[in-house]
Amino acid sequence: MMSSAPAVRVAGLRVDRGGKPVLRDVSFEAPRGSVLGLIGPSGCGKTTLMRCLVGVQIVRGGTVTVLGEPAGSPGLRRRVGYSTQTPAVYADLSVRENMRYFAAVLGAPRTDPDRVIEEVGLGDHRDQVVGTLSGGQLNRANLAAALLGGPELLVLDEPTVGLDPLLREELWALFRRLTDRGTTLVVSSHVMDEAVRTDRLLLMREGEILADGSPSELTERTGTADLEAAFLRLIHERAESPA
Ligand SMILES: Nc1ncnc2c1ncn2[C@@H]1O[C@H](COP(=O)(O)OP(=O)(O)OP(=O)(O)O)[C@@H](O)[C@H]1O
Repeated sequence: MMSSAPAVRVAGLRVDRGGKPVLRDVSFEAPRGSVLGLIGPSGCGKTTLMRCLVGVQIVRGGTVTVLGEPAGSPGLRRRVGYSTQTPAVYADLSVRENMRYFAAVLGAPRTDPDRVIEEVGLGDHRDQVVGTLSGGQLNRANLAAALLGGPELLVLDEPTVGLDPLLREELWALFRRLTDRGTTLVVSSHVMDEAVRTDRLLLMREGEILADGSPSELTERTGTADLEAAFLRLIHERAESPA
C-alpha cells in the first residue's frame, strides 16, 4: 500500500527551542528503502529534526508526515525505531535482558532479541551487563533496541560515533541489508566521510537546509572534488548571496 509515497515528507517545518528558532522552514522528502543522511556542524538542528520525525518535539509550524501519517501518531509507534545519542538501554541489565525488556514493551516477536543482538554483532556479549560494555558496544546495544520489531523507518542519531573503521563498515553493511528489505533510514552524522555512503544528503547549517541531493549530485552541482569542499562552497555561496 502506498509504497511509492515517500517514507518521510516534511514541509515548511519551523521549531523554536529556548525561545530561539532552531529549524527555519525545513522541507524535504525521504524515499522508501533509502538512507537519508543529515549532515552538519554541531548545533545545526539535526537532533531537533529527528525528534520531529519521531513526534516528540513541539513544532511551531509546518507538517511532518511519516509513513503516510502525522509524525507521533499512535499507529506509528511500532513502525518507527529511534536511537538517540544518549543510550536508552539500562546499565544494570545484560544486553539480552535489555532486549527482552524492550521487546516485551513493544510487543515484538519473542525471537527478536536474539535476532537484533546478532545483527549488531554483539553475540559474544549478549550476557554482559551493559554498564561494562565499551563505548562502541554500548552504541550497538542502543542500536539493537531500535531494531526490535523490524520498524519501517529507523531514525538513528550519530549511530557510528566511537566505532572503529571495521565496525563502521559492518554497521553500514547492516544499513544496506535493511534498505534492501525496504526499510528507510534517517542517519545523522557530523563526519563527511560517512556522508558519501548515503543515498541522499541534507546538508544543514543553522537550522536550514543548504543543499539536498545525492552525494554525487552535490559535488557535481558545486564543482568540487568531495563533500567537504561542496559543503564549504555552499556556505560561501550563501554568505555572498543571503536569502
Ligand atoms: N532544550 C533546549 N533548550 C534550548 N535550546 C536547545 C535545546 N535543545 C537544543 N537546543 C538548541 O537547539 C539548537 C539545535 O540543537 P540540536 O541538538 O538539534 O543540534 P545538532 O545538530 O543535533 O547538534 P549535535 O551534532 O551537537 O548533536 C542548538 O543551538 C541547541 O543549543
